[in-house]
Amino acid sequence: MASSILSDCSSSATSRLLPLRRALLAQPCRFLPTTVPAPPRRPLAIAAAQLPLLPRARGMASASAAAAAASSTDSDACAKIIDGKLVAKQIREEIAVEIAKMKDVIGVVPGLAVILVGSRKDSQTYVRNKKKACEAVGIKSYEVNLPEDSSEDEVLKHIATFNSDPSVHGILVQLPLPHHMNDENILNAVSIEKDVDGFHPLNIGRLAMQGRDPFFVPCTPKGCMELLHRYGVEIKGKRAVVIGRSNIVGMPAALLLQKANATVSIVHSNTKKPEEITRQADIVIAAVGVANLVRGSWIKPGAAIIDVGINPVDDPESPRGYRLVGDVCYEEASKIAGLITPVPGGVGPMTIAMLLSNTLESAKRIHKFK
Ligand SMILES: Nc1nc2c(c(=O)[nH]1)N[C@@H](CN(C=O)c1ccc(C(=O)N[C@@H](CCC(=O)O)C(=O)O)cc1)CN2
Repeated sequence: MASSILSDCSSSATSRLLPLRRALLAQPCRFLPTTVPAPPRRPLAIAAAQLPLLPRARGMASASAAAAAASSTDSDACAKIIDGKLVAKQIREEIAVEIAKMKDVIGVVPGLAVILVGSRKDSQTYVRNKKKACEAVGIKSYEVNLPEDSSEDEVLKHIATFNSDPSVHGILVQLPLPHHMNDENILNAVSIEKDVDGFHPLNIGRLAMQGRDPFFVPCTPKGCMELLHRYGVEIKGKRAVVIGRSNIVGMPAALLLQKANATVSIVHSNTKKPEEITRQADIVIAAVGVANLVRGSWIKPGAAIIDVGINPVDDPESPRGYRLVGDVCYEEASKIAGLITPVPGGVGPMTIAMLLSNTLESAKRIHKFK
C-alpha cells in the first residue's frame, strides 16, 4: 500500500527539521537534460578494491567540477542529474560484448538461476525484468517459482541443485522471503562462488576486511559506486554519509565507500541530529526507505546525492494510483546538490545491470577466462 506523504515533501516525519534555504529554493530549478553530456564509458569495475584505481571520467576531477559542467548553461543552482537508466544501458551493452567474446573463445555462456517464493507483484516484476535483461545480453536464465507456503527445505533443495549445476554461475533468491522462512539459513546455503547477490555472510566479512576482496559486491551498493565513478565523483579523502544500515544496501555501501578511502558516517534511527551529520557530507547515499526524509536543508551545497529509496506514494493522477519517490526530497535537494539521482531512473536500473555484471564475473572466474 502506498503511503500518503505529500508531493511537496512536507510529511509529518520531516516537519521537525530545519527551515529550508529559502533564498535557494525560491528559484524554480529548470532542468535541461539535452545540454548535459552522457557519462563517459569506461570498463566496469569488477572487484571493490579496484574501484579507486579506475580512471575517472574525462575532465571531471570532482563532484563540483561535474556540477559546474552541468550547470554551465543554466544560471539557477541546479544539480546535474545522474542518469542511472542511461548508465545501466551502457553497462548492459559492455556486458553483451564481453559475453559474445567469451562464447566465441571458450564456448561458454554465463547462467543465472533465480528463485522466487510467493506471489508479491513487485518481486514478480523484478524477476521478470532480470530474466529479460539476461536474455538481452546473452546470459542463460533459470527460474524456479515456488508457492508462498513452501517449506524452507524446498527452497534449500533447489539451491543445492543449482549449486552443483556447472551451467549455473550465479544463484539468487529474490527478497523479501515469506515471513515463515529464515533468510539467513537460505542465503547461507548459496555457494559463495555463485552468490551473485553478495549476501553470503562470508562475502560481507571479506568486504569489511582490509586487504581482502569479496567474491561479489552486492548489486545495489555496487551500482551506487559505479554511478559515482562514471560521473567522476572523487571519493578518496571525502566525507560520506550513508543513511540506513540494512544488510543489503546501507552497510555494504558504507564499507565500499570506506574501501574507496572516504571518511564514512552511518546515520540510522538512533542518530541524534541526522541533518547536521548529513550536511557535512560531500557524498550522501540514502537507503532508509522513508519517503522524502532528506530535505534540502540536510544537504551540503555541491554534494553528490545517491538516492536508493523507492517509496510508493498515493497519486490518483498516476495510472497505477501511486508514484515512486526516493528517500530524498528531490525538488529541494536538486537545488542545492551538485549531482543527484532521480527516482525512478537512478539507482534502481543499476541493480539489475550489476547483477548481470556479477554473473559474468562469476562465469569468467569459474572458467578462468580473462
Ligand atoms: N535477491 C534480491 N532481492 C532484492 C534485491 C536484490 O538486489 N536482490 N533488490 C530489491 C529489488 N530489486 C531487485 O531485485 C530491484 C528494485 C528496483 C529496481 C528498479 O529498476 N526500479 C526502478 C523503478 C521500478 C518501478 O517503476 O516499479 C527505478 O528505480 O527506476 C530494480 C530491481 C529488493 N529485493
